[in-house]
Amino acid sequence: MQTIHLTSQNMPEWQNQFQRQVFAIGFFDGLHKGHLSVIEEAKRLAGDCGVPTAVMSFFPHPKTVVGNQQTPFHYLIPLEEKQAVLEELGVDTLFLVHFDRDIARLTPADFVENFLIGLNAVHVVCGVDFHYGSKGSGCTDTLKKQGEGHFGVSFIELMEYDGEKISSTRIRQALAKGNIDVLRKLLGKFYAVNWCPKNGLLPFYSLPAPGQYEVKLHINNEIVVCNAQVLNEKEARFTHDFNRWSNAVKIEWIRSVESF
Ligand SMILES: Cc1cc2nc3c(=O)[nH]c(=O)nc-3n(C[C@H](O)[C@H](O)[C@H](O)COP(=O)(O)O)c2cc1C
Ligand SMILES: Nc1ncnc2c1ncn2[C@@H]1O[C@H](COP(=O)(O)OP(=O)(O)OP(=O)(O)O)[C@@H](O)[C@H]1O
Repeated sequence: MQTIHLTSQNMPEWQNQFQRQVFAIGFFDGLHKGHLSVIEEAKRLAGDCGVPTAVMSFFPHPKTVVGNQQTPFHYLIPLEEKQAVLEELGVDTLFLVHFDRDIARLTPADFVENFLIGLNAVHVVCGVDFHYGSKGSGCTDTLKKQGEGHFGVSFIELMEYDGEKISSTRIRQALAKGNIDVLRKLLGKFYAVNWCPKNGLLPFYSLPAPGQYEVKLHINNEIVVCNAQVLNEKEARFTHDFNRWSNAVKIEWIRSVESF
């Protein structure tokens, strides 16, 4: 999978450089089950048309650029993990739009013209709640109209768990409450972070709320189950000593435990 870093400045150079491709579009933090349904549909359509699958995502998160930026934003996964998962899913190209104030100011029509038609989108897939363009004023209706004569659109019904939409925000809220059980339902797998024995939690991951948890450590090719005590947003202690290990350790969060 190739990653193309787009900015409002370099965009003109990338226009008309690509063959027809199907896009899945959105931020996709955490790549939960709802996100996967969008990307899988894009892949299926791309396969039918015999063209590559592209994902268009943004960085940093729009909420860190526009609006109230007083509270820190808790990302679920860093870019490298997003890339690794998308590659595994068989995505051909990740277009990563550097989200800044210039991009935030683009009208929905300008965004579609430059970033979707300009990159030769033949079809665009997103959830029914997708918004884009200045103040998030573009929606599925405008996307359909603005793409007419250029690309088709598919809007994916929102995947729910327990009667509520699966979303990155819901995952962040569950993490903040230490509600590990629901995370697995939303993600379709255990919630995981990467941890460096020397420096602790790697950037762009978030720990669950302070408390005690059972965790699965992936150290090299070995799996060790132990307990973790989360002390605060950055610090945690583990009952298994992996400090001699120099590489990052993947930590899966299995369940809350009373105490240890
Ligand atoms: C060109 C463009 C401009 C945007 N401007 C704003 C904005 O002014 N305010 C805002 O809250 N979100 C803005 N967004 C963010 C979108 O509302 C939305 O969060 C983003 O496209 C990711 O979509 P998703 O959250 O459905 O994945 C903009 C997005 C795009 C693509
Ligand atoms: N539960 C869902 N079912 C189907 N599609 C979804 C679901 N959640 C998000 N999408 C779609 O996936 C793409 C990426 O969405 P986005 O990054 O906004 O996810 P989100 O989980 O809703 O995030 P947030 O909670 O931060 O708004 C968008 O096209 C969005 O419409």
